[in-house]
Amino acid sequence: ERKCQLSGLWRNDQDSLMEISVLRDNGDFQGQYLTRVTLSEGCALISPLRGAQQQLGEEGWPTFGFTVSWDKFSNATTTFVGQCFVDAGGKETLSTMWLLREAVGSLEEDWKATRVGRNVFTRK
Ligand SMILES: CN1C(=O)N(C)[C@H]2CS[C@@H](CCCCC(=O)O)[C@H]21
Repeated sequence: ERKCQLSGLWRNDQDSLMEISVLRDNGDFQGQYLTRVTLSEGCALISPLRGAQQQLGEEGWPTFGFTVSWDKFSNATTTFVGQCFVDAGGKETLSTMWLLREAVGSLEEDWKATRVGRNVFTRK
């Protein structure tokens, strides 16, 4: 089957689960993100995600981006950008960086509102 098509279930090193359920011909996708850790030590919850994946030929390892709206339990948003890789054994890896923006109460606090990190997903 085509490697690096994002549809399916992925897990990362924070033990989050990402399910990409809809992948359209133009590379648009939608899914859900289950996080087990949160900024406020809240409980695990599922939030919607939507993004776009480059649609390359057979050989390409596509780049992608997606946004998670943590709208169930916090006024925060995370965007991920990354690329899918396949190793010699056929194992797929999503190597990403993310920006997490949490809401702050005033413009004076804006400087401390965005976190950045690296994150790797593999198939669950
Ligand atoms: C679980 N996580 C995860 O799988 N990440 C790659 C990082 C970047 S998004 C963050 C969770 C933010 C939850 C929203 C909130 O606490 O307001 C953390």
